[in-house]
Amino acid sequence: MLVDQPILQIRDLSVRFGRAKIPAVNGVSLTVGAERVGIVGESGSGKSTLGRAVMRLLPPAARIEAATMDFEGAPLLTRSEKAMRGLRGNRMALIMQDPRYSLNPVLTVGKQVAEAATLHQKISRKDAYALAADMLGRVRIADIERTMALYPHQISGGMGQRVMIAMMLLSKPRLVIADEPTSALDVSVRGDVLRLLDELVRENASALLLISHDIRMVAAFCERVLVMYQGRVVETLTKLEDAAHPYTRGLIAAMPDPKRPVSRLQVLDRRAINEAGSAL
Ligand SMILES: Nc1ncnc2c1ncn2[C@@H]1O[C@H](COP(=O)(O)OP(=O)(O)OP(=O)(O)O)[C@@H](O)[C@H]1O
Repeated sequence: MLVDQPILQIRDLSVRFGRAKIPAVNGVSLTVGAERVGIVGESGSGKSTLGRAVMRLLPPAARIEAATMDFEGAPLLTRSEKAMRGLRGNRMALIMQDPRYSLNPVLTVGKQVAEAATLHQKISRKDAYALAADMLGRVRIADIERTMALYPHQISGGMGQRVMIAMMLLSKPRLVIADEPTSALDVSVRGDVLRLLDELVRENASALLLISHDIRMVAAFCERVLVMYQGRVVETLTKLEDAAHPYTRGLIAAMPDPKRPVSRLQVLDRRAINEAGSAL
């Protein structure tokens, strides 16, 4: 469901690295309101580049061009680096596969969540720690006091994602880009992290872009799924059964369905995909 003004509006976005002939992202258009949108595709299809282009977190060799790339109604591409720094981790947030790279390695978990609290409201150090403890409780961290004293390398990936989400409960981002947020986690905690992400975006009426190669997981979680192939969106789906493009069907067949045992792993038929692609 779209709100009146879209949170993110992209028209004809292309990203090229150096002198590469084929753009990594090639003419992508996307409008996102307060909803969960999945972006799927095989490795190298341009999913992460798309997410990073929105955050303006690509290396200098990347050339980003777009007819429109607006966040909350204002263009992103013309903003200064300083303005972008003000947006990141604040109005827009990125969750990556290994949260330990996003957290500051020299600060304890407690200190960084408390620091996040002081960034968004004027409160004493003591109150910031109390608020940090509250937020860690909300993301269902069991042993809060002990966890607050640990450094990022001492916590598990699942706990790291919870800590990231706790910080976002404080900053209330309007746009959350989650790039393979559960692929490095134990199967047992994947569902928990997705549920917390869902709570976070619902509570703040934010937009979520969930990037993953796991089309089944994304389709189960998101209202809409964009399928990327060689930098382009080849299909947008609201349910997997509607998949018409052979590439999408290949992706579905390549992901084991937990409800149905697979006897043989399907291989993507490149020729059929390319023929369908040129007919688009
Ligand atoms: N920093 C970079 N410099 C040069 N080329 C890059 C860079 N980052 C990505 N690319 C290229 O852009 C294309 C898209 O890569 P991208 O990482 O966005 O794909 P992806 O779908 O996210 O893949 P994965 O699932 O493996 O993360 C690839 O061809 C990749 O080699």
